[in-house]
Amino acid sequence: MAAVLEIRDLEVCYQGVIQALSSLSLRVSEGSIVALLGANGAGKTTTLKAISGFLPLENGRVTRGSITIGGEDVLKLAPHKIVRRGIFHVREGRHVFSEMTVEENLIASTFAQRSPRSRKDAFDEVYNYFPILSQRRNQAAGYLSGGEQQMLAIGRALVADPEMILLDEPSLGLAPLIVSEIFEIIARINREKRVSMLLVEQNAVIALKYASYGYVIENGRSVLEGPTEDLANNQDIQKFYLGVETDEAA
Ligand SMILES: Nc1ncnc2c1ncn2[C@@H]1O[C@H](COP(=O)(O)OP(=O)(O)OP(=O)(O)O)[C@@H](O)[C@H]1O
Repeated sequence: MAAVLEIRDLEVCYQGVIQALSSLSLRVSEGSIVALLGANGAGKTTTLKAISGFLPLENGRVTRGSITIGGEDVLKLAPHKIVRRGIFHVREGRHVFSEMTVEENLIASTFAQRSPRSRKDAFDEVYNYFPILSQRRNQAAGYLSGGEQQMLAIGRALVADPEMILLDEPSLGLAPLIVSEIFEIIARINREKRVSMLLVEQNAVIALKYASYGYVIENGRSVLEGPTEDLANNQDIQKFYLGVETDEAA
């Protein structure tokens, strides 16, 4: 399957000295969900920021390697151009505009739309995936529950009609039932709209359930990769990420 995204040998430094990625390579093929697993500080969020062009906002820089989207080198592109190339970054912590209503939050994403859809069609699609947002459309986003804010953050991505969504910790701080509900919708979006996903998750059980392929990142490089069925059976993954007592660990 053709690659939507390909990262080769990526090195990233913050403030010219802090090396966050040392040699990271990964690939997301069309229509797939790919998970990035790894301990705190491994470099997962940095990887997403490198793709979406956000690094310079934090005094970070790609110092080596390449990132291509659909074969095109995007390393020098500004974030708004990367969004227009079909890559939408749903950042950790949800980042909705809390003073604005749900619908105003959706309007704020229309600048990034790739296809000439009417606002109504775009918003109807969001409300079809997340009916609760339709009921809350005139409420300030700051008053939504954590799960509803996460839905809104993903809804804002949908308005842009992306080819790929970068999802940073969508389960963070949410109750298990809501996490399952949100992931079922993520899976539907992936299946029905063929939107690829690059998913950063601390919740490895969920990530391995919904992704088809995964990478484990340690100290800024990928140390293990494979289909998620294989990763779920790997003893190290079971021990460190799934909390399973393996024979070796017992
Ligand atoms: N804005 C920044 N300025 C300086 N160093 C940073 C910055 N952001 C991240 N780092 C450093 O880069 C490394 C990778 O961080 P990153 O946030 O990418 O890891 P992560 O795997 O996403 O971890 P977490 O799960 O805790 O979010 C860490 O050592 C971190 O301290």
